[in-house]
Amino acid sequence: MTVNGSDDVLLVHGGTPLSGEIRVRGAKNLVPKAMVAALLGSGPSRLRNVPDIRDVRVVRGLLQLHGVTVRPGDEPGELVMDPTNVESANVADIDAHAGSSRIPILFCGPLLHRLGHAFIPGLGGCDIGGRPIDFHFEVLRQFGAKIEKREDGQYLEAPRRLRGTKIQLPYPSVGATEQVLLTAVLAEGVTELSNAAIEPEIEDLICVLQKMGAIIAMDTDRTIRITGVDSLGGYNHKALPDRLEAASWASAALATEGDIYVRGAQQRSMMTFLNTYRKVGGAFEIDDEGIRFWHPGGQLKSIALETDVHPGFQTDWQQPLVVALTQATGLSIVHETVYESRLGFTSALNQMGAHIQLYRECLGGSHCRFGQRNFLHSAVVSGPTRLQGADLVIPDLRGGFSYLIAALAAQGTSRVHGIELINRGYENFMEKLMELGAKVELPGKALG
Ligand SMILES: CC(=O)N[C@H]1[C@@H](OP(=O)(O)OP(=O)(O)OC[C@H]2O[C@@H](n3ccc(=O)[nH]c3=O)[C@H](O)[C@@H]2O)O[C@H](CO)[C@@H](O)[C@@H]1O
Ligand SMILES: C=C(OP(=O)(O)O)C(=O)O
Repeated sequence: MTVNGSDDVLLVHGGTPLSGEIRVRGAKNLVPKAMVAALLGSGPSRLRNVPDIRDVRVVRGLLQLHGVTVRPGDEPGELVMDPTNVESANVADIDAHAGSSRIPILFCGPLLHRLGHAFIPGLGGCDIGGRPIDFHFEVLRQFGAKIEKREDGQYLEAPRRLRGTKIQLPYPSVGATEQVLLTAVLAEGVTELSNAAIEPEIEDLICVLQKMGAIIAMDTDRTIRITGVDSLGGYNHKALPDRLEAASWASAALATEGDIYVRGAQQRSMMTFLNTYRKVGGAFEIDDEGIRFWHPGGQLKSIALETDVHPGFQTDWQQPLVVALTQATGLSIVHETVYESRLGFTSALNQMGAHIQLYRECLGGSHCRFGQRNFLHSAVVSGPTRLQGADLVIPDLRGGFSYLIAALAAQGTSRVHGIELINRGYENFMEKLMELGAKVELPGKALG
């Protein structure tokens, strides 16, 4: 497998505990959306704590294509985005961005407000389920948009100013909630959204929009009320840290019997993860600058785990933690309720020596949308098992990081193919691995 002409394989020599300090910056699931929000402003916006990951580069390219000037700010990780020339942009080559990430769908509202029309190429993102976008188009229609499906994407038009509306989401979708926010802020009148997603990244996006001049109220019952305004200004914002990346490193510390200080990790957005980590037998210590995660010695404990929307256990935490669960004593049960196909990555772990059995039934606490529908969305992990190095092909972002963790915890050498995918959401992961003492090499290249 090759990427950009270079061999996209990492050799991982396992069996060394990861130990040391790394830093996480702004969240992959907030930063690109805050960048899209800059399109709504009449003046420049400043976003700080921006990580150098592929999803950010994709949105940067899309913004520039739409006439937004994007340049680095004064401090490292700062972006300045000026949307003043959006109306006069000549948008060409948008097809080149097809399949790049899930973010292009969030351009709909801002472009409809600014230009009266929008073209959205096919989306990318992780292949962990069907990932339909029906809620997005349904809410845009409710705001008054006309949508036409074309061969290469979706064409949207707003014949007149979009109007606020009352929306009930069938499921608290993160993306659909963001779609509503980014559309309602400049729509005429009030929008009331019920059954909204309330992930910390959504709260941070609301903070960004409020800084721009939006009026948004969040109730405690998943209701968000947005009072549309006539115009918005730019913002100056420091992105919240990436709680998903932080949890990935925490799981790596546990699975490799290591000790990692994650600078930038924050307790508030990780409380559910921290409770679970403690139940498994992982240790952590929180200070003002970050969180130290380590394996305290002795046996890890098996648990029952169910993923859910916030404040439940985030689905993106699931895959890395499952690798640590292969080292816990007894039977752990994992019920994935957010994506129907997010457990496929476990077959490679079984090839490495893990004992993970998948089930179609909803195992654990509740019945979810996927029960009785032929989706292998529950797992029983029996441990502890000794993992052996293997040839692994990365299936998706978190699955890929999980394979790295498994390879690092295993005896012997693994060849991990497709590592370029990890750059989509993990900044400088190769440098971080080496800082933590991992024995990794790119065949034919000297690292470090
Ligand atoms: C870039 C980004 O922020 N990605 C995150 C975002 O993805 P994303 O915003 O795509 O995830 P959603 O919350 O929308 O999806 C949750 C569930 O709703 C379903 N659904 C969603 C939209 C729709 O129109 N129809 C529909 O049926 C999906 O198939 C899925 O089963 O939230 C997910 C859930 O926390 C995270 O795993 C992803 O990391
Ligand atoms: C599923 C994920 O991301 P995306 O929605 O960008 O595919 C993820 O970050 O694990």
